[in-house]
Amino acid sequence: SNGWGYADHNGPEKWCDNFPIANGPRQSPIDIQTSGASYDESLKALKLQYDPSTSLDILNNGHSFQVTFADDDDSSTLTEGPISGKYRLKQFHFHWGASDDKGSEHTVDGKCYPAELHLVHWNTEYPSFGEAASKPDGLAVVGVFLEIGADNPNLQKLLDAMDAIKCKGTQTSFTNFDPTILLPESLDYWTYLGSLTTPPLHESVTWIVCKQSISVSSDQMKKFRSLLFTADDEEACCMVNNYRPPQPLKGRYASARPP
Ligand SMILES: C[C@@H](CNC(=O)c1ccc(S(N)(=O)=O)cc1)Cn1ccc2ccccc21
Ligand SMILES: [Zn+2]
Repeated sequence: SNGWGYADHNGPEKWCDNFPIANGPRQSPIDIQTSGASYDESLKALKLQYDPSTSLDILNNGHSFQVTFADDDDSSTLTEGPISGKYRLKQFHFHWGASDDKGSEHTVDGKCYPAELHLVHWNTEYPSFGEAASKPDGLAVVGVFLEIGADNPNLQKLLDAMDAIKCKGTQTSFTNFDPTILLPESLDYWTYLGSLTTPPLHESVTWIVCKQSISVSSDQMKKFRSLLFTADDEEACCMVNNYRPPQPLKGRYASARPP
């Protein structure tokens, strides 16, 4: 098929054919080497202010599932942290594995997590998400690791919506959802300059990866894996392993706020 994906014939090792930036100097994800992380006094605490009335719908886009937000005003924003100015929440989505031993995109000292949440924000310096998506300071993505543990009731609304978005291209209304409930207790983070982790792989992302994970149970992960990469008129292919492996650091390192 002509589109990119995560299979052997169209997966991360092949993306450079159509997107040569795949071998660029600031690609994501990376392995976060905690010993190499440096303290940066100038980093502030993250300020996330989300308005649940901006959540619109949940969509299976054939690569992941995403919840999309109204971004025509400053109702749901990210400020402070490592960024300057104001970024608006556009969507959040996840990446996960076929089993609990893999699935995250970032790793921490080589440790993989079963899944990773990405909250995608765009710089209001630019007129739209599409404009911002290709600018070096255009996007800020907050990453949260999911760790196998107790059932997480805050994921339940997402899991319950999955039956309605099983196939690629399906979507359903998803209103009054406050993504704050998906965040860990501590918003301590690592930050570095990187890229989108899927084509077009624009090097436009200030990454903000939370140090603390949230829990997900093995049973809840099975629900993620019940989604399909494929449309209802195609041979079913389970949506699993939709993650890009860590990319070369090329001289980069993560920074963190001093303790
Ligand atoms: C940027 C692409 C769409 N891709 C993304 O939005 C995206 C966001 C976050 C990640 S990750 N995994 O790094 O967090 C990866 C891809 C196409 N596109 C271009 C303009 C545009 C406008 C609206 C919608 C899509 C648009
Ligand atoms: Zn992502």
